[in-house]
Amino acid sequence: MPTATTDGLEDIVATHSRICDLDGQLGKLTYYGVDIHDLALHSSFEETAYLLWNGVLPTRTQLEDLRLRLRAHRALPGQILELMHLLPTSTAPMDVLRTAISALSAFDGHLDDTSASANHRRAERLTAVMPTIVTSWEHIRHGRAPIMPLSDHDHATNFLYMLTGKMPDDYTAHVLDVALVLHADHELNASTFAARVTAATLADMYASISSAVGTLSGPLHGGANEQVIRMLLRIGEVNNARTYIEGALARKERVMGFGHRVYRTEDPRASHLREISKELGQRSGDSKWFEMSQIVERVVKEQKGLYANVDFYSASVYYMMGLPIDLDTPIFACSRVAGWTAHVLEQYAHNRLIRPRAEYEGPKLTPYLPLDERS
Ligand SMILES: CC(=O)SCCNC(=O)CCNC(=O)[C@H](O)C(C)(C)COP(=O)(O)OP(=O)(O)OC[C@H]1O[C@@H](n2cnc3c(N)ncnc32)[C@H](O)[C@@H]1OP(=O)(O)O
Ligand SMILES: O=C([O-])CC(=O)C(=O)O
Repeated sequence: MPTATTDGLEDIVATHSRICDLDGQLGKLTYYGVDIHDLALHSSFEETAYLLWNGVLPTRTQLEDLRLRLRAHRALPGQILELMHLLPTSTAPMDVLRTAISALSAFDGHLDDTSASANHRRAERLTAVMPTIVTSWEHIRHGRAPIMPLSDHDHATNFLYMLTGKMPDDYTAHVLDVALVLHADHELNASTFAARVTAATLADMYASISSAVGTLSGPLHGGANEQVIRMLLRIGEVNNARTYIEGALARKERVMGFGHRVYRTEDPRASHLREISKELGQRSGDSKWFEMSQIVERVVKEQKGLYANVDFYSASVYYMMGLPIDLDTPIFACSRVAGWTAHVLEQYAHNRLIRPRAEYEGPKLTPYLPLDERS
């Protein structure tokens, strides 16, 4: 029988994992033992994804092979594009992403092959194709033809090219690459847990990643980045920031981009994104969004003791890069898919159904009244 409950499963250790080590007191984060700071400074999204899927950093040849495989799987089946054309143009990009990933299972062709190597290939293919879904939707919803993926160039450059039709400058592509590295995994966060719960029923990779995308979309999780920039836009001017946030806190509103279930100190990823936000402001000659973010951060820290999470500074970074606001969370998904799929592979390799208990708080045994005797 159930023994104890913890709302939101706080601090409950629900599984074993070798992938991501997270120390919320010290603000330390590693993927297979490699520090997130080293990955942010020296790695690339492709290399980080390799690490998450294989448990070790790749050799030069292994990395080049992975890059080639990812490039080869960027294109979407024509039928998925047709399906996307049928959706109302008002459909939220995260809903389109979830729908397209779900539909991709129909084009797998070998769903009966549940071997580890087949699932590893699915992990790579889903990661390769998700930017194509997101950027194609941006064009389709505006009545334009999607831009076909590049057959060369890295993941971040290709994403920006497919979004804009132009080759990004090196710095912009580098910023997106770092952001993708920083978002790639985070232990048993809500969407990864959802993916693992789905995988633990032995549902397939597409079902698991569809669950994860749906879970990431909520504003208490990945959806917070979009809400952060909407808040900054409402604040409008640096001088309004303090009054706006004090008012929001007085009304007991949550300030998006702050707080975390695990961190009790600076999120190590936020440090990098803060620096990038500052640099983007300096480069553009308009530091307004960075300065506003700094004031928001200061007030929330002073009054609530809460730290910025990964969603806070990514919001101003993506905005200054000119990315459409409602693509913020899909971009998060395009990165986190590396972690989700790594966790799904790990779940399949050591599987047991995930099925906790609930402490019953409903009515005691109640007689069944026939319909015409009920008032
Ligand atoms: C990638 C990610 O998912 S990172 C998180 C992204 N989400 C956000 O940024 C949304 C804003 N943040 C939050 O809602 C929360 O901090 C969460 C959901 C991330 C974590 O929440 P929990 O660990 O469940 O903390 P919980 O919701 O119990 O809050 C504890 C207290 O802190 C307060 N609090 C937590 N976060 C915030 C916030 N962002 N703004 C204001 N108050 C907050 C709560 O109101 C609560 O106060 P109370 O005890 O006076 O009622
Ligand atoms: O870990 C969590 O609870 C939220 C998350 O996904 C992250 O911070 O990247």
